[in-house]
Amino acid sequence: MIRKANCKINIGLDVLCRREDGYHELATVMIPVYGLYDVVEVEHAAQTSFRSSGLTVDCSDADNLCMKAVRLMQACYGAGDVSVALDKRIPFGAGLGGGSSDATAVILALDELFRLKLPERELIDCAAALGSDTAFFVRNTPQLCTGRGEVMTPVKLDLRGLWIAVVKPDCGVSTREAYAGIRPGVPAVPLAERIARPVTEWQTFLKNDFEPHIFAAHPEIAAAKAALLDAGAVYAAMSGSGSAVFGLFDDEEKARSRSLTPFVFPLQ
Ligand SMILES: C[C@@](CO)(OP(=O)(O)O)[C@H](O)COP(=O)(O)OP(=O)(O)OC[C@H]1O[C@@H](n2ccc(N)nc2=O)[C@H](O)[C@@H]1O
Ligand SMILES: Nc1ncnc2c1ncn2[C@@H]1O[C@H](COP(=O)(O)OP(=O)(O)O)[C@@H](O)[C@H]1O
Repeated sequence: MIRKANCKINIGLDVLCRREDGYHELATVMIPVYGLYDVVEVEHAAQTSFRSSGLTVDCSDADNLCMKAVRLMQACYGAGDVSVALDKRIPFGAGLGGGSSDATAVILALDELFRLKLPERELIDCAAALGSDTAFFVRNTPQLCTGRGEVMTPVKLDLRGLWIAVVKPDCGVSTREAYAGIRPGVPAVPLAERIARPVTEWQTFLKNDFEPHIFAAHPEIAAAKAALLDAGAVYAAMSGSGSAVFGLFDDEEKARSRSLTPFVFPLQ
């Protein structure tokens, strides 16, 4: 069985407070970007195995989130042995949630291969055991994500007709590093209200709380965002903890601006 594991972007990201368990409470809207994806192939096998192609992920095969997902499904639901082949295309250390998407793709594949028919609640809990933005990919539609990121409320966003350009500067940012430098705070107007404003007003009313300290440490990320705005983006921001930035454009040509080397896709 072959699954496309697409990436996500964060539109607005408020880090509200640090919790006793070391995680942070946040409010962020995540949307899927279907055009940029990894390919995950999962098949029944005599022995569990993993191989990968494409980008080389900076961790061992045993630590790959695909394998963590297999072990979890075997331990919790008695799923059998499988071979997993990952074709890695989504840049990592980018805030695009590629590893999380791969993990959830494997969970969904095993649910189907072993006819587990797990209810959505259980799939979400299972995914959330492997990360904070893994649960999002169970739904894979625009969601307001709260808690540590795993509590989801569907959001109505009509982004049809817009194009997205995703730019990945050469540097990477680890999620842990990004949270370590954060200064949490509760905004006067909740994100759920601000996101309802027209896209043309998002640049004024939305923020990503990781940007100030990550931009200070990595000026090339700030420059990439500025280039997207210069190219005519109606809205541009860093995605999650970075280092990828994205711009939303009302025109494909602007999104493909020569000063950038972006991945460009229509939004559905
Ligand atoms: C920042 C966000 C925004 O969507 O995504 P990315 O930009 O990494 O894709 C998420 O909060 C990342 O989620 P995820 O990448 O799944 O993080 P996890 O593996 O659960 O946690 C990695 C580390 O980040 C910190 N962490 C994560 C989530 C959270 N709400 N508070 C935290 O403090 C913790 O130090 C944790 O040990
Ligand atoms: N299948 C995978 N794809 C990407 N990263 C993975 C994967 N499995 C484990 N990882 C680890 O998770 C880290 C974060 O990856 P990823 O989720 O792609 O980035 P981000 O947190 O920036 O969205 C990687 O640097 C890597 O060490």
